[in-house]
Amino acid sequence: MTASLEVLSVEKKIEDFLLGPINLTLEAGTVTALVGNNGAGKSTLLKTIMQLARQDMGEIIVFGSNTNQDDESWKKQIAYQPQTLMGCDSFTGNELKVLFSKWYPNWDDNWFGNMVDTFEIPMNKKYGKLSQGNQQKLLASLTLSKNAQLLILDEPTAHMDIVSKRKYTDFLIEWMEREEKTIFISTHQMEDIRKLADYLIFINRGQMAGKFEKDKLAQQYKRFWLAEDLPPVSIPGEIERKGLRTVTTHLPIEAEAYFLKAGINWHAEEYIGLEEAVTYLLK
Ligand SMILES: Nc1ncnc2c1ncn2[C@@H]1O[C@H](COP(=O)(O)OP(=O)(O)OP(=O)(O)O)[C@@H](O)[C@H]1O
Repeated sequence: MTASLEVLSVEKKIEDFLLGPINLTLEAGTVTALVGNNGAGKSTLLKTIMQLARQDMGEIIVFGSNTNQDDESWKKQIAYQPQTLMGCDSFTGNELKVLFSKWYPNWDDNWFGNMVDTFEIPMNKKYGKLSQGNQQKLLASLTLSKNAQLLILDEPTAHMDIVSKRKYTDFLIEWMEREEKTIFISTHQMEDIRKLADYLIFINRGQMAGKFEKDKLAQQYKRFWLAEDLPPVSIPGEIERKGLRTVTTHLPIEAEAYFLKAGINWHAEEYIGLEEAVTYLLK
């Protein structure tokens, strides 16, 4: 597989916040969700990838080009959606469309028209006067219509209503099916993760806290309901116990072996599912 993006030992200090060192690779044709609590460094990482904040250490490679150079043609291969669009408040949606379609050589006018019609965005209203949700929908339409190979999205559905979120996810799925596209999406929405992601990258206080295949993550944590009381010592991989007889582990095979050896019986066991696994990893 070819890499769309490589982040190699990247560090960035902003006042007392240190991001990194971050090492990650996004394979072409995959969707990776960037997950972390508020202030973990997700936006900072995405801005650093876009060179809106230049890293202090390390290298970022986009489709084989090092981003740390005067030639910024690598940016044409990325459609980046920040949380807010700065400096565009006085432009209407129609005016922004004209500007964006000139800047981006692969601009897809049909796709744009379809998105703004679906979202029912008032295109003659100035961007600054749109509701936050409509601003985000317009921004999403402008971003996807650039038709770039790599999509970098910073919490793209944070202000959207429930119906729009669903429509947007459908657009992303359709967009992924067109060619070998890659998506890196920072999100707090379980629905985005469940429906879109192949991989999850966790970030905690500026540090990478792990990369997981989504389908494997859902099968990694198991809860056991025991027929007798738990021992006072932790069992293998124990992450939580409730009462005296319910325990959750991230090492289910080792835990099972431990119970068998210790002669502890259990009457039920269950994988905890994706949402709870993500919550444990974010704690
Ligand atoms: N311009 C700045 N000046 C000072 N500190 C900053 C600046 N930008 C970000 N930070 C700090 O960097 C840290 C990471 O912020 P960042 O916005 O990257 O987090 P995040 O994971 O995107 O959070 P959220 O989920 O709340 O959007 C925070 O402690 C934040 O206060």
